Amino acid sequence: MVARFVIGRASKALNPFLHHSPALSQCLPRTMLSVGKQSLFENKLGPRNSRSMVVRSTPRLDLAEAVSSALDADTRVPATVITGFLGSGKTTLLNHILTAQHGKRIAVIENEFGEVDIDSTLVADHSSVAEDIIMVNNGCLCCTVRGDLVKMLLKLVKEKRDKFDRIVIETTGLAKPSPVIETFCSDELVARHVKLDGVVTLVDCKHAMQHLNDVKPRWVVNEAVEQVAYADRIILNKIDLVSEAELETLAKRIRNINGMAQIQQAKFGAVDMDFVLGVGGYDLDRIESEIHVDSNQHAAHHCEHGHDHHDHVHDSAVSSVSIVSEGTLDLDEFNDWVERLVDEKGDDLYRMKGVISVNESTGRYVFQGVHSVIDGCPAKAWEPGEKRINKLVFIGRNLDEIALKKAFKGCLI
Ligand SMILES: Nc1nc2c(ncn2[C@@H]2O[C@H](COP(=O)(O)OP(=O)(O)OP(=O)(O)O)[C@@H](O)[C@H]2O)c(=O)[nH]1
Repeated sequence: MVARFVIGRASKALNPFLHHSPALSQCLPRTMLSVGKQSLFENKLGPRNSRSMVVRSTPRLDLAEAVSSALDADTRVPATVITGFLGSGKTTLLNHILTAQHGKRIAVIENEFGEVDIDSTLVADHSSVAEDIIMVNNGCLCCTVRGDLVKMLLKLVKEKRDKFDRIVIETTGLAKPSPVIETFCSDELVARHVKLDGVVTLVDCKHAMQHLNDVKPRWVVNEAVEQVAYADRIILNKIDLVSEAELETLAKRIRNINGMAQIQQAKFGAVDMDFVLGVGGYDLDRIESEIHVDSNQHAAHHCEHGHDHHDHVHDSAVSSVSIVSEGTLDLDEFNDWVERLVDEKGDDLYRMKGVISVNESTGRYVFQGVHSVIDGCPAKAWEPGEKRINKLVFIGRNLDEIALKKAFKGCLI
């Protein structure tokens, strides 16, 4: 069975995209879009329901080939979003990217908050590649001028596509990442030409704890927490300014907020290019390698005994919940659960990723989502005798750990 599902809420601005998503359909095998028998997904959540749930089928044997050819065919330009609090080292990282020997031509979208364009001068000065294209936007990409981001992306792909291989967007230190991420999904033209490769968050080790702990009035977002929560990669920068003990405490705090992202420590943003470019944070075929639990010890324990794992958080409304559990899930039950979850908690559910074993399938099923946009498809087959370990990670606000675990268990056969 080859299946893909997309869930959306009718009330969401993203919804029109869900029905005609070029971005999602491009990352799926073309064969999926041809035909097939109706599946349980479709029967339960198709036309009878206001949500869209798209499922197509094709013979199982073609799956690996179909997935790989579809991925090969993805010619969209990858875009990296660099975020992080004020002064955390975003421009420093950008300069590192522009001067590193990776052989890629990079178009940069700089987001300056205010009249004076300082960062682009700093960036341009450091750039050694003639083709680097720097575009500057005055204002905050995440709120007032989000439309500008769409315009800039489209201008780049329309007028200069042959001059660059990837796009890097540096947001302002006060930007919320979610509207920027949603731009890649919600604008059909952007989604057709550009794919979000990953969100890289810089953390200033010296000052981050203070910003993360900053108590905001109700309904006011703590940008520092959000920037960590949405990250695919986190760079603990400025490690030269803190002690080992401070670093350890901070890393733990960050891990509690986001148990999904890979973390690297750095001085002056000096990280391997592979860590920040080619992340594939939204690629379904990369999900299995992207899902982590805190330590091998925990993973082994939970794998052996089929318990769940939760990264406990007491001091932040934003946290991660990881579930690692052996077994097979009832597809129908699981689908119902995800639908309910998205319906009730979609706004609070920042990111989720999962590799699951479902009945009626000899292979893994992978899915990933941002709020109520969820994308999934079958993946690698389980080996004969291989333990079927389900791995799910949720990042969000006010996640109910007990309810999530209970609901998950309720889906196990
Ligand atoms: N000591 C130390 N300083 C650093 C490091 N990384 C960056 N800096 C310095 O920190 C300052 C801020 O760095 P930027 O790269 O401009 O930070 P930014 O996130 O782009 O700043 P905004 O655009 O204001 O949000 C600069 O003076 C950098 O040279 C580091 O690892 N250690």
